[in-house]
Amino acid sequence: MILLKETIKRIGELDSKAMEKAKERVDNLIKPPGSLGRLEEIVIQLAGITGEIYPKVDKKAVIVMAADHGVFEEGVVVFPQEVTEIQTKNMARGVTGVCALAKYVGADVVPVDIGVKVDINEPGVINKKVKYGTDNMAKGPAMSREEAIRALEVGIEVAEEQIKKGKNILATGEMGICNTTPSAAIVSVIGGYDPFEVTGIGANFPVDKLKYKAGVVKRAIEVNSPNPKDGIDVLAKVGGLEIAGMAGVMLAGAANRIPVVVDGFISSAAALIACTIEPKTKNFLIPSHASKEKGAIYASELLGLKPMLYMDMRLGEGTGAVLALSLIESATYMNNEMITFAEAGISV
Ligand SMILES: O=C(O)c1ccc[n+]([C@@H]2O[C@H](COP(=O)([O-])O)[C@@H](O)[C@H]2O)c1
Ligand SMILES: Cc1cc2nc[nH]c2cc1C
Repeated sequence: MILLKETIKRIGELDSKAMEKAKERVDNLIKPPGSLGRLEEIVIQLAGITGEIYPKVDKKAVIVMAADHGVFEEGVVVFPQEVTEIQTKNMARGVTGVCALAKYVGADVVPVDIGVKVDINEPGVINKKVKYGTDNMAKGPAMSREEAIRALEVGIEVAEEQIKKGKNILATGEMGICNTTPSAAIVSVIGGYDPFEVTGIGANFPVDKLKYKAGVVKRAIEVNSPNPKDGIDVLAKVGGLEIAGMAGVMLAGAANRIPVVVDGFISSAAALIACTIEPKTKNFLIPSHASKEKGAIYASELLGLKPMLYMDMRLGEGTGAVLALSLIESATYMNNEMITFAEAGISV
């Protein structure tokens, strides 16, 4: 609890002076002001986060939190639960979707076992297991408040380790069969939405059975009555260990003034938890893609984070966040490489 409390305390405001200076530079680059759109906004946000007029995001890591879910026993997925274990190992072997895209983008993949239901003995997977999967949230709390806090702190620890190693931008990713179910519950509770509106197919659950899946989400909320104003309560009652870990990464990024790129639906649910715990966290988050998962648009709206990529993706793992890393880095190249009107001898 001490680490969590201390981390939250360190989260400050964006550096408005650095943002003003960055905006002035970006506006003076040789282009009609505003014409590089979101790239311009990104540089200004990065300046606010880092306090630098020439921010760098060249040391990239995607932290992939892996965990299992007790609500699996309610029959809300089509894939076997063992996929979590197998894919967690595959993250360290470099052969998953996020590994492929991270290789292209030049980002390290950091897989973390925060709650897979079996032991993962794979070199390269960081063992930070808090619990062998959550309990079935349709019958009671997914985990205790203490476990939720511990999982948040695992995320903080892993992020801080990466920051100590010199990473200047982080992305969140996850692997967890069943995790669209707790994510839908989180979005429903925090946003006050009907579970039927925010429950989607996840990893190809049949559309004609979605009512059943949403009913499980509804039951989990009714059984646990989470307090929407208390992010840790929501996390413990209807969340997941990997969701907690990602929320911890976001809090640590904000505390250390390092940008954190949010992946798809599950990462967005984690962002909602982090921002409920400390609303200032939002300023340090950068959205990536619009996940095709049904509830993703609601989560983005709640967060006030406008996606930058519309690629019809819904894999998770950090795939969309990693793609966005390349765009975010390209924004810093715009800032560093372009000349200004004055340098070109044009007076405007
Ligand atoms: O993040 C997303 O946008 C996303 C949307 C749908 C599915 N997923 C991934 O698929 C798994 C969850 O789907 P499910 O059907 O098992 O709940 C989990 O491992 C996620 O990484 C991820
Ligand atoms: C194969 C597979 C890979 C995944 N990666 C993230 N979620 C996943 C779900 C499945 C089923």
